Amino acid sequence: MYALEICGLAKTFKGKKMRTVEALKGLNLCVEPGEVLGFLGPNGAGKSTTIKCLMGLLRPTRGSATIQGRDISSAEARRSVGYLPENPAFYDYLNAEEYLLFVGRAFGMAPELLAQRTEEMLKLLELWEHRKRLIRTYSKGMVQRVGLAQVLLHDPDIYILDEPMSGLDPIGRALVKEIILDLKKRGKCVFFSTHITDDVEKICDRVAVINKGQLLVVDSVQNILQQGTEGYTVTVVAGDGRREEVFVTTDRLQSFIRDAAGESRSIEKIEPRRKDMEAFFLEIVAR
Ligand SMILES: Nc1ncnc2c1ncn2[C@@H]1O[C@H](COP(=O)(O)OP(=O)(O)OP(=O)(O)O)[C@@H](O)[C@H]1O
Repeated sequence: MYALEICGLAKTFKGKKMRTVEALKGLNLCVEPGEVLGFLGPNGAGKSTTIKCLMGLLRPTRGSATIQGRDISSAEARRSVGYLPENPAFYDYLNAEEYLLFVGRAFGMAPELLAQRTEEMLKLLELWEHRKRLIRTYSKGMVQRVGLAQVLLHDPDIYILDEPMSGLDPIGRALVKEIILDLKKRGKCVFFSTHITDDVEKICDRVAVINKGQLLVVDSVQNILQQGTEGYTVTVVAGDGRREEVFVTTDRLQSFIRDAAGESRSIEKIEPRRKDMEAFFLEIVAR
């Protein structure tokens, strides 16, 4: 059973003067348990619209989605999801601790477990010292950390995160990557939107590229990076000990190795030279 299954999801907005915007044009996507899937797309591609439809904040024009086989609108399905909105805004007259307690109670967590998890999450997200301060005095990055803490609090199986690294400094970003990798290790499913290709390359199993409301590619990160092999950087050592780095295209590699052996030059290292995720993303969107 899929952790998350999206079937034919479409959303058309009616703007001023009856102008219509087709934000999503029939999206189909499945995410496995234990998988980290990056939902990658440029500004205005339809990432937030997809996530808002999944979370019931927007009513899709067509299509449906299920969480562990249950319709996403059901209470059961919602209980197994942790959701981080883009630009989270909380009850800012509460402090971080009060807010987490409020969220935990809404999920029906037992008081002892809730107190323990609240402390753990505040410490994990480095908010413990600031827990008694009103959220409205927090910086943007701190608010984002409260958002992440409330996502993790009830230890759901599925995480739907709208740009989880947004507004965070490099330390915060590294922490979020670590948290996502830890979730994966624990068999959780993480679906997160981003327009940062490096995040996808570092932490995702698969990537789904969306542009203008349509999925362009869904593939494993490993496949994409392997397909992008342009050739090899070969380190060759000559008889007199001189070292040289030579770029060799894939089709010439075998003959290069043969020739080097014939000329008594030894090969020290062969490293693939690859296009990175950013090059792939720019190419696919431009196409
Ligand atoms: N409430 C709305 N009314 C009209 N058009 C909308 C509305 N919300 C989104 N759109 C349009 O739908 C399209 C998709 O927007 P969406 O916010 O889903 O993109 P996104 O991929 O999340 O972008 P970003 O990376 O900038 O957050 C855009 O053309 C946007 O202008």
